[in-house]
Amino acid sequence: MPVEEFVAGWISGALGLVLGHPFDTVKVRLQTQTTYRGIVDCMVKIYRHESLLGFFKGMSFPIASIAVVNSVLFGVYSNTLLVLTATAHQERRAQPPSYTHIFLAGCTGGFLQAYCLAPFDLIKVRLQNQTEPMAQPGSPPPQYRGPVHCAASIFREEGYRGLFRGAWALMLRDTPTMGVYFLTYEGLCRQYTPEGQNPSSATVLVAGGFAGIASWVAATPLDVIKSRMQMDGLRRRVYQGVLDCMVSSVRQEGLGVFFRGVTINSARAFPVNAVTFLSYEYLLRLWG
Ligand SMILES: CN(C)C(=N)NCCC[C@H](N)C(=O)O
Repeated sequence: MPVEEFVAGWISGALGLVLGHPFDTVKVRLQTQTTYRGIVDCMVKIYRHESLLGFFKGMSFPIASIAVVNSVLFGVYSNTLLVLTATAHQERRAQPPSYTHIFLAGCTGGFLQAYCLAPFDLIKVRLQNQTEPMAQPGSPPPQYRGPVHCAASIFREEGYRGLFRGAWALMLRDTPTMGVYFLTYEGLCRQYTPEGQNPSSATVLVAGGFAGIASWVAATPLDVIKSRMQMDGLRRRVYQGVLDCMVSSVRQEGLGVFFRGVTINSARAFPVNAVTFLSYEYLLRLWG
């Protein structure tokens, strides 16, 4: 099994993650708390109460976990294509796989990465939702002192299954939308690249950016539900399951609830995924 795709996926994911984390914190707050009037209000409040560091809450764990998560996504995607089409990464420009195969490989990568991502994403969301300023002498400590403390507390209070809270919604979010992700990327690259050649850096940046936006627009409704399920159970359980969370969210906040955070998600998605795909392609060509 070729391993370069796993390593390239890890490095490119880490670069994208650092760039996108501040946007991600604003998105999670907007989706799960009702105290903010919009993106700007949320940013100003985070900056005032928690300083610049507030935007980077919960980032250390995803950085560590991206090694697993992104390498699984890109590695499984590429190796599924290898199984489906019998072509390795280097041969795919000359013998392009069909869009159906690309979509199926993307869905497979998304499904498996969701399983690895679930506990890490839960911890990230719980930490991002702590609004206390970081480590101020004399002020009461936040509920979770850091990622390890957060994981240990969830495990102690909610058991092993507690670490997978929201995992169903995450899988439903990621399986089809990762298909959309790779489909958009490949489609745009082919559109703007002469047959048989490698796409230029500009094409990769634009195709990667739009792949990120397309997949996140499609993913936002289930992203909202996923974040709510992950925050559920902190004090008492509110939702019976994914469907119940959807129904009660719509009842209380209308259909617009499914698009909470879509603007910030898209603004984050473009640079993050442009950089992710550019570094991924670059590394594979370097090693190829
Ligand atoms: C849930 N969806 C739609 C996605 N994860 N889409 C792919 C983007 C992956 C990238 N690491 C990012 O965080 O934007």
